[in-house]
Amino acid sequence: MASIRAEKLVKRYGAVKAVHGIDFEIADGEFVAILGPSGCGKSSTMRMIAGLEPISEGAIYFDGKRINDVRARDRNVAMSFESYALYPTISIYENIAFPLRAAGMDNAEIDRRVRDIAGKMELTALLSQKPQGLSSGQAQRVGLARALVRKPAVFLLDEPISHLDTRQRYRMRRFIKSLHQEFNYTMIYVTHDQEEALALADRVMVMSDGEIQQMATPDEVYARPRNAFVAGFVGEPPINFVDCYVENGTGGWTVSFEGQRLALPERLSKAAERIGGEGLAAIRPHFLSLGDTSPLTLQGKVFVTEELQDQNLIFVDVGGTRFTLVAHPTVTPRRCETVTVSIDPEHLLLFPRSEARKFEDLAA
Ligand SMILES: Nc1ncnc2c1ncn2[C@@H]1O[C@H](COP(=O)(O)OP(=O)(O)OP(=O)(O)O)[C@@H](O)[C@H]1O
Repeated sequence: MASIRAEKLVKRYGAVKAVHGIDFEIADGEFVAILGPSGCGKSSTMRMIAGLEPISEGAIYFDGKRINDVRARDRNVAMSFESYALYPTISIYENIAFPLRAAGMDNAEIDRRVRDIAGKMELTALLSQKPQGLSSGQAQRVGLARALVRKPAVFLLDEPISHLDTRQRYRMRRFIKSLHQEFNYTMIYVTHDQEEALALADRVMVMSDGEIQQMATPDEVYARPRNAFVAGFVGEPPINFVDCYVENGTGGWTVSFEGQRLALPERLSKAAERIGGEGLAAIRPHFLSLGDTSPLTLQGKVFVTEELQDQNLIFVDVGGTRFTLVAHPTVTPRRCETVTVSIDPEHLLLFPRSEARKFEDLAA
């Protein structure tokens, strides 16, 4: 396994700047997900680590050793893609053994390693079969087994399960997570699916527009997003944003929106100081509830509900701003019913209004 460090990493394709001089460190054995919308530079970053794309500027280090000029095949990096090109004419066993034979390993060691990884990937019963007839999930597991059998220093996965159906995706997620827990590979997982990133990774690198917006644990990016983009991109259903005004009164900082004013908790006084004026308040749908249960309440009208068996999504119009609430399945207000929405002030977030404009196009 290896640690990875990137320093002022830039990727250009002619006039297109895909990665804008990013810095990051990944510890030996860490599982990092690179998360962001299409075109944000995730794959370019991964391909530079793998050696599949030249680095335009900056440097990448494995265990402190600069690898800019090390050829892809000498980096000991395994990569798994969405498509898993298996060799159709040879058995699953030989497909998995392929990289070991290419490296000239002796037969006994090959056999030991192939059977070991096949056991872990629940492929033992399939070893003598040819790839034809495998389900897409099985084929993906063979692809992963073949990538992992040579014990890479770094394991890169680029949207490896996005093409699978929901059930297979959950299954593969479990496999990937247990592989990491068992072998402690240094793993980088590229995805545009925030749920996948948060479920799998030790830390998530959220990118947009060729820049790292935040690199932190799943809990941190969810609860303490560094900016409005991270707040809006992470979390399902998406966070609620509302224009607000932040000011310092006699009793301390307050925030007002939709005709309501709230004394801000101490936790937000630094953000309030930074914003001082027009801001953007944000609150996750899980921290809104129906009824009068908090010092900050809004009156609104229900315009639609979605009943999802384990939870209900309630959409409320408050003076033209639409809020999403997540409620218990027994909470079923009628359409057009006037309701009181309570906001848990402990979970309120504040951002500068300028961030709304900056990230508008990306969030669309
Ligand atoms: N080979 C290339 N030639 C020219 N431009 C490219 C090339 N590869 C990527 N780009 C551009 O670089 C930017 C970043 O692309 P990249 O594939 O790294 O993003 P991504 O976040 O992985 O997107 P996706 O999720 O759609 O794969 C995009 O604007 C893309 O069009």
